[in-house]
Amino acid sequence: MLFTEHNPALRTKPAGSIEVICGSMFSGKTEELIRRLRRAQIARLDVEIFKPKTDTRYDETAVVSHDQNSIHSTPVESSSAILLLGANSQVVGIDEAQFFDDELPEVCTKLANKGIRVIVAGLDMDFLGKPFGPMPALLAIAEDITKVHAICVRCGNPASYSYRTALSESKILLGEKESYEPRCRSCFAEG
Ligand SMILES: Nc1ncnc2c1ncn2[C@@H]1O[C@H](COP(=O)(O)OP(=O)(O)O)[C@@H](O)[C@H]1O
Ligand SMILES: Cc1cn([C@H]2C[C@H](O)[C@@H](COP(=O)(O)O)O2)c(=O)[nH]c1=O
Ligand SMILES: [Zn+2]
Repeated sequence: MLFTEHNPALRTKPAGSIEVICGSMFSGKTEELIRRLRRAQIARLDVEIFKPKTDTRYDETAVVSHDQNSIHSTPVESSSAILLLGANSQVVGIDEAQFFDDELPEVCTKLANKGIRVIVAGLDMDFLGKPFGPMPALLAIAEDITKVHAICVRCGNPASYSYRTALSESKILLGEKESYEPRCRSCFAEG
């Protein structure tokens, strides 16, 4: 009997999968997402990249890192649009996943089941340290999870939390260094 796991040449189906890149703000999620997507483009794979329409922080269309590294993307209003627009590609990238609706995990599952490599980046926790939007469900169904860390601006230890310095209490508040700082557990708890 021939086992395809030992002989990749015999595999006929593309292996779809879900990868999640998570962590605090400034931890390098977008950079890591862009790195993986660029490599897929170099491999001449058909790549589609999406972000929520509401995320206009650096650019209307591009996915942009805090260091101004960028890649073209399609802003969409809901996760159902990702299913429609991404279904014929080989690799789908999604940034700022925490802002999407609760259907995003189901959308990613459908795409992965079609053989598509789905790479999702997002904040695992909000400014209160609570799980953010569809991220916990995405982490549960992912084949591969990468948790990246920023540097705590208070003490220099690895940071997993996004501390909000702005006064707003609303869950969604777009911003960067003027409103947030990455902190380690202990500095986050000090408030
Ligand atoms: N406190 C910090 N810790 C780590 N990186 C920081 C910090 N402040 C600024 N940066 C910059 O942010 C970059 C990461 O940006 P980005 O990939 O957009 O992060 P994320 O998407 O996780 O918010 C780092 O490469 C670094 O240059
Ligand atoms: C913690 C937290 C963050 N946000 C916003 C702030 C930024 O616009 C994005 C995160 O971007 P990054 O690429 O991870 O730096 O999310 C928010 O709206 N609510 C929060 O609690
Ligand atoms: Zn600290």
